Amino acid sequence: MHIAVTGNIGAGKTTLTTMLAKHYGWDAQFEDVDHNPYLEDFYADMSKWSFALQIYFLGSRFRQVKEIRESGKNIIQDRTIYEDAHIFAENLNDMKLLSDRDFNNYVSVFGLMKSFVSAPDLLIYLKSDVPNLVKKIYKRGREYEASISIEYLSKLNQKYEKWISNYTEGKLLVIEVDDLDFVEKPEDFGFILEKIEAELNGLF
Ligand SMILES: Nc1ncnc2c1ncn2[C@@H]1O[C@H](COP(=O)(O)OP(=O)(O)O)[C@@H](O)[C@H]1O
Ligand SMILES: Nc1ncnc2c1ncn2[C@H]1C[C@H](O)[C@@H](COP(=O)(O)O)O1
Repeated sequence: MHIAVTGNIGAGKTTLTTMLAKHYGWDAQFEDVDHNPYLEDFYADMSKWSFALQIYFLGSRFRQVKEIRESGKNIIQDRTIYEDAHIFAENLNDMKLLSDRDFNNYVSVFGLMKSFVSAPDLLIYLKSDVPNLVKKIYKRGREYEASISIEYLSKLNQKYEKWISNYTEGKLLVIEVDDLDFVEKPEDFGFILEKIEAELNGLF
């Protein structure tokens, strides 16, 4: 079984992925953040590094897709390849931080990869508003993310809403996380587990 957790920067994907993997004994796949050779440079100069970063994330995410297909294990994945293309790359192009020429090149490579990608059995969308995202990004404290603007997060949130409202590839569970503290409150984590189990009824 393949479950994926999706959502904007700071929504709680890594935290929830870690907790679910531990709870169910699933293998977890995380984003390539700490050893990412472009991320810090990207936040310092988005226009200069956007194409290199997108190609890097695309390659790293495709490697995960391949592993999921080949492993036969129950896997929970922190963010999907769809988000790189439909949220981040598209938004950078909208904001003129990724040129049309580079974006078209990217879309053509993504199009080839997409035929090898299977949708997760369940996509869990962590929905959060911008002020709460800002608080959690601050709480996490990655220095290079201090430059993330409200405008950037808002535009990403708009892209997420549009993408999720058109998502038909598989089962979808939307969780509004702003009033939940699944880190400190076991009852909030329990609420999420109940929702997941209701969606996966029969697959467990
Ligand atoms: N529901 C929540 N309640 C309280 N703190 C949270 C919640 N979700 C995430 N956090 C905290 O917010 C920060 C960002 O979460 P993280 O899982 O890294 O987000 P993401 O992977 O979506 O970017 C972390 O410090 C985490 O402990
Ligand atoms: N495709 C991407 N383009 C730009 N930035 C990206 C992409 N995928 C992830 N990121 C960034 C956003 C955060 O700064 C880190 C980690 O993501 P997170 O949502 O905090 O797990 O990478």
